Amino acid sequence: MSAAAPLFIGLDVGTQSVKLVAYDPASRRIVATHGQPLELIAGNDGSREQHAQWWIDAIAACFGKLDPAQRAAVAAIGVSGQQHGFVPLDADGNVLAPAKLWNDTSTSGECDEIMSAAGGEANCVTLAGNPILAGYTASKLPWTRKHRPEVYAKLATILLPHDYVNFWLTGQRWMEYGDASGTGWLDVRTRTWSREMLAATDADTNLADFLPPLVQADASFAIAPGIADQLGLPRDVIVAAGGGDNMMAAIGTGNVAPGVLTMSLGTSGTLFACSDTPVVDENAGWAAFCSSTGGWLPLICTMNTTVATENVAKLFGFSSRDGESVLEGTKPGADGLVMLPFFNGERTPNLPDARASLHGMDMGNLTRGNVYRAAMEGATYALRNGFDALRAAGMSFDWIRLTGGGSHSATWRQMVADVFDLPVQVPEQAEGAAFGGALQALWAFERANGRDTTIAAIARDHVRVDASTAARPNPDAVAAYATHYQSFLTFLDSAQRLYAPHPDPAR
Ligand SMILES: Nc1ncnc2c1ncn2[C@@H]1O[C@H](COP(=O)(O)OP(=O)(O)O)[C@@H](O)[C@H]1O
Ligand SMILES: O=C(CO)[C@@H](O)[C@H](O)COP(=O)(O)O
Repeated sequence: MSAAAPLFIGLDVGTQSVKLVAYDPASRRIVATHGQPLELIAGNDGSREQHAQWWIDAIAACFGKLDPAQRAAVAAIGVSGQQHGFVPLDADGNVLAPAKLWNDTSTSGECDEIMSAAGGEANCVTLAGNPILAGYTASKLPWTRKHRPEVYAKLATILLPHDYVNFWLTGQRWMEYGDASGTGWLDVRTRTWSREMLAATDADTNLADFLPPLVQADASFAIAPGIADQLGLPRDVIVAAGGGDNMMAAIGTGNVAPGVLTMSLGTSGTLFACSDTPVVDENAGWAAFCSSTGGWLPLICTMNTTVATENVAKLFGFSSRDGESVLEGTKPGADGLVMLPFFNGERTPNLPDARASLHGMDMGNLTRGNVYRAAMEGATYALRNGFDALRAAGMSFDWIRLTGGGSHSATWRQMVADVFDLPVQVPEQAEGAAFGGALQALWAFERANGRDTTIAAIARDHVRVDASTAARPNPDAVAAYATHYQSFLTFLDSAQRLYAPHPDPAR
């Protein structure tokens, strides 16, 4: 390796783009950030797919934007990725089909079939900690068996998106616990595959044979020499275990000890806490996931966050990055407009067939600013609705750490503070998932070099919040939003009746 200060690379394979951050822990500076957009294949049946090769091409393009000295200084890489995607490989490691993603609702029938075979939703929670919700990896296997029999016939390994990137980087197949818990097959209490859930998914095959070994969060692997040469990196670069994007955003926002709540405003909206012990809700009010630090990560995920704001921005022909000027003059409550933002169907609440709607229009309030604001408010209320389940279980928080693309908007930051009535902090590194990848890479590097560092100590030393972007609840706005949130819940109630999913056959 070169004598320059070692750099730690975090990669985040998001839904809309791949992001790379290069972090110098000695100076505590991000020395480079690069992004590359991703396409999406969207079908009328709710399918949402990407080619795994697109992720690889985007990653290679991001590395290509680093200067040669930066590439020569890379010591370790940590990969974060959108959760739940299904990447089918044959025995030689060839990808057999486009990856069905976390927001693909075309397999909601298969979710019901698996839950029925497992004895119903409540029994899934007993067996593994989670029901099989729209988008979870498990449902994509029977769908593949039915709709892509030629893929099923050759299937040798199932990988998640970030696992596939790790496989490309190292030639090795593994999963870590955080992302593995989003398959629906991992018993999160014992951190072992649930034989019952695997059998309920496919009674004719031993699905465990398709799953790679599970590794600890501080594991490390050698980069494949050919890939190091292709990317212009040293051949002794190590690759960390990686993790699902929310697990990595937990690291990147310093959410590695109980008491912190992170919110990510990306394509999806997520809210999560971390715990040293398994946290399972018998009523399945949240996703009982594992973290990528050896612990657990109770999480709420909605499928339509910047999806909603982006759709409105596209309709009116502006970029969401210029959204602050469009919002000028608008007020909490969007002058009476209420949006249910379910453009993609929804997971929290479980309404995979739902669609978006706009309510409260009159002769004067239908402006682009109000509609854009209603989209932002609707996406925020949807998260607030999920948050109530965490609070009902007795979890309490003093702060929200905000990350993801939406955290760049000052209006959205203030809205989150007011809707949740909690102060908001934004870490200096707004790309929380990619930064988490860089910190996990640093952890793996330290461990590989015999140093007994913990991820909590690394996060404490390297995650810093940006005082200039903090937002505190404004009492007038808190009161106004409390009223508007009630309107949202009333409209949500009718949507729940209109789009109710299939009844649980076991109830
Ligand atoms: N200033 C901004 N105001 C509102 N939204 C923004 C702003 N900047 C970025 N975004 C939104 O963030 C999105 C990207 O978020 P990101 O967390 O990177 O998504 P993902 O990880 O799902 O690919 C953009 O598509 C855009 O909608
Ligand atoms: O499904 C979930 C969490 O369970 C999503 O949060 C995905 O992990 C996608 O993340 P983004 O692309 O929105 O970052």
